[in-house]
Amino acid sequence: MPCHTPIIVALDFADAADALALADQLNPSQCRVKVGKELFTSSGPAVVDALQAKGFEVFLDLKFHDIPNTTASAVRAAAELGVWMVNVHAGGGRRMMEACREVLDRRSGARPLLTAVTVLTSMEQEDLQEVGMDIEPMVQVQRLARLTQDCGLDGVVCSAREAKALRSALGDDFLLVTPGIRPAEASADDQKRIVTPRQGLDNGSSYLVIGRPITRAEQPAQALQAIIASLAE
Ligand SMILES: O=c1ccn([C@@H]2O[C@H](COP(=O)(O)O)[C@@H](O)[C@H]2O)c(=O)[nH]1
Repeated sequence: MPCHTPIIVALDFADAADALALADQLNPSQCRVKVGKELFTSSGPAVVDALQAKGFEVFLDLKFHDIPNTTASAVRAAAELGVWMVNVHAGGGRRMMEACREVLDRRSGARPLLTAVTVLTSMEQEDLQEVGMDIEPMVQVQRLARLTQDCGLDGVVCSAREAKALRSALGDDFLLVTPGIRPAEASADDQKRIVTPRQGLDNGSSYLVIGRPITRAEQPAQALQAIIASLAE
């Protein structure tokens, strides 16, 4: 059954058993799921297969960032897993992103959506400065999003704080995948550029990536329902 909400639940767990137990409390018509570095490193492609067998569309969030040949080969391997979305770091540059898009263009069957991370939602201006980037997150995100669109990718990962500006600059067809989503009363944890689910949608986000506010809730299914309800308020 296709998913009817923009929510992607980040399954950041140490092993497949915990991730699959959480997934069993969710309904694939109400959310997609995200497999990131921790879960994929511990459990590998088998956990992706298991989630897909349960009916979930899977965002493989490994944020590839390497030379063009290596990154494109990794994207091809992700496509072979049948995932719904895969991503790279836009900071890998034009030749890297174009190589990834080309490897997917050459595929005959279904291909995953390909997105690029702009500036991590855990970073603010001081963090950028410390790594030699004397620039506001918003400006750097806009720069990398324009480059990503120019390279023919499907969209970017950014904060929903930047979504309004990106939506008006880059149009309605470009995907804005936004982590750093926090219901009003929730802890920010290590996130810096946070936005509520409803505000994210109002700003033009295509997908809301939400982890701990759902997965660490006492009742994850209820937490998801409350967020879905908040989108309609
Ligand atoms: O800029 C980014 C890119 C990816 N993420 C990932 O999203 C989830 C967010 O989880 P929360 O528990 O809701 O904070 C997590 O898997 C990150 O790796 C991101 O947060 N920011």
